[in-house]
Amino acid sequence: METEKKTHTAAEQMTDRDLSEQIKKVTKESHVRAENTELMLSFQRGKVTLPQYKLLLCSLYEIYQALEEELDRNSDHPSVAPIYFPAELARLKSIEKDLEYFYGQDWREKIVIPAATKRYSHRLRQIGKENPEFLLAHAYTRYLGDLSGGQVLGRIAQKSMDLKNGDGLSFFAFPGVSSPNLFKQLYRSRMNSVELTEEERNGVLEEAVRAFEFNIQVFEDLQKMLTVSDNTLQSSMTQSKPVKANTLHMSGNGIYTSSLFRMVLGLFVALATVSVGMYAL
Ligand code: HEM
Repeated sequence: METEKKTHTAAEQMTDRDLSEQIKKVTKESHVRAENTELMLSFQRGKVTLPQYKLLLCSLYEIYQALEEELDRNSDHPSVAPIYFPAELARLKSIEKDLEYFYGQDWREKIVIPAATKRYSHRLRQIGKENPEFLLAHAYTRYLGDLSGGQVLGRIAQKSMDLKNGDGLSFFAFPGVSSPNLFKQLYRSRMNSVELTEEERNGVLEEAVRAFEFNIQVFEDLQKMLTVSDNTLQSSMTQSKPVKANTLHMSGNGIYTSSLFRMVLGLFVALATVSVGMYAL
């Protein structure tokens, strides 16, 4: 009984100390906030539009390029090696394929990288150089997210934008992962096997919250860009159409009316002068 109790307590302590549990706990609130950004709500409501999705892909390209380059460069680092699964998880090639589908072969010249996305990729490159153990927090946030809610979002995106044969949706497909749930279990156990000092562990947990924050800012920035361009388009449409038409119409008419009036008046004056002259004779 005593032994059972001891084992039980030890198991509980183990669970409490598990990085995978701790990271989930500290990012819980941030996850709710991320889910409730306008962009994510559009996805969940089946209302995601092509401009939203295309811009998101541009941002994801920048983010995964930085994340995967830094993971590759640090693949032998003791905090990275256990969670390094390029064959199963790497997203960059899939995103490139989707970008080519939507933007054409010259997609590299056409893509737009919003400011918040630049800040996120800058942070990834910085920690890749200075604190590679923090890459764990970013890899967790992105890849486990893609293997969780991301799978549902992929199916919704396909329906919302009426995409056929998986075109433009490679980002959501993980051909190297046969069971996302089993893979997530393996990933969590690998995370738990990473040896970290107390300070490093706290740093990783803080970085995970920051990773969610970066994502939230990327979504908000992206949505702002779309709203601004929508408003600009709308206001230029509501202004340019009537104003332009009006201006043209008015000035055209004005010019036409006044010149005709001047011609008639001139003719009248000329006739009057001739008549007066004739009368005088
Ligand atoms: C529409 C938006 C989203 C929905 C509906 C959604 C939904 C979910 C669901 C159902 C899970 C599984 C929870 C579990 O297995 O216990 C999950 C896990 C997760 N999500 Fe999301 N999610 C969304 C957005 C995001 C975003 C934007 C991120 C980060 C960028 C993210 C990161 C994660 C992570 C890291 C996990 C794994 C949690 C863990 O097991 O430790 N999610 N999500």
